[in-house]
Amino acid sequence: MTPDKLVDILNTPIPGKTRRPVSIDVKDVTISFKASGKGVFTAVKDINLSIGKGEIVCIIGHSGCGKSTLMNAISGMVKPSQGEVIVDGNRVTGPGPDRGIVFQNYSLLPWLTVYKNVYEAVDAVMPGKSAKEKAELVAENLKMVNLYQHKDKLPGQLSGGMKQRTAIARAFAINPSVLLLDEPFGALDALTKASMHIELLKLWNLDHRSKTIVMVTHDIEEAIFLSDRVVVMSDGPAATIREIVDINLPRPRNKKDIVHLPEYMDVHDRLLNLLIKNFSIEDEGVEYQP
Ligand SMILES: Nc1ncnc2c1ncn2[C@@H]1O[C@H](COP(=O)(O)OP(=O)(O)OP(=O)(O)O)[C@@H](O)[C@H]1O
Repeated sequence: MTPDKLVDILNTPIPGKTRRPVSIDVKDVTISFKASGKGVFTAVKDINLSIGKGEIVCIIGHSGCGKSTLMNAISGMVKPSQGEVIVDGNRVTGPGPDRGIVFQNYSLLPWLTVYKNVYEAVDAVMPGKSAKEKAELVAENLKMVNLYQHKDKLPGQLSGGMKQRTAIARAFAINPSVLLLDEPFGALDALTKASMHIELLKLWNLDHRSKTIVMVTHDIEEAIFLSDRVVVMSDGPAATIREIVDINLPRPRNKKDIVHLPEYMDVHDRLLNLLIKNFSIEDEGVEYQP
């Protein structure tokens, strides 16, 4: 074998594997909950997933298959019944400031203003910073999500999208090495969603793409636009990883342009086929009845 051939082989990514230093290692994780009657309900089973430092990975799958459960195990909010999760070399035993989380249900403190919701998180994670530095950080992140003019409102006075943007500003402000996003843009309109994608990628670029981002989404286009890899889960109970799809589209990606690339169409097709069983309805013989 020629040296050139060997270099080619070494540079070829192995599907489902990563060549970067490992950031998140989910090892043989099974998560079961107490069922309402007797016994247990196993949500996810034997999950193995290695995510490289600075990788963006999206998790997709049908509703109820266990995406949030898996995310909660990485965040430390749920303890695996079997197996373990390692983040940056440390076994996860609970939530920590190294992992910023945005949930689908906002999780803002209702008695604190938008500003205070972000400030309190920054204060807790960065006690060494001066009050001025913390205030600047909060202002910068609220401006990023276009909420600075609403900073004195309470969560109860915000729309769903505004609440979600506050939660996003809070997660970005604490600048964690791992960002865990559970359907963070689900409540946003298409235009705001598109601008949040750009902000997310800007944040990632700002740190020389060293921040690891794991995101749950139902949106195939969003997953392709953002990800290095898309993890497709099988249906539950006892859901596993069905397939990991590599997204080998060049970066920076332009939303308008990438959709015309053959690689985009291939990967979109692959994900649709993995997720959707019926692409049309059988309507033969059905007649219109006024
Ligand atoms: N604390 C819990 N106790 C009992 N069952 C739970 C608990 N949390 C999750 N489950 C169950 O585990 C399964 C997976 O739930 P999970 O929320 O992880 O799904 P999901 O894929 O994130 O769903 P969605 O896309 O609808 O948000 C579901 O059947 C759910 O009812």
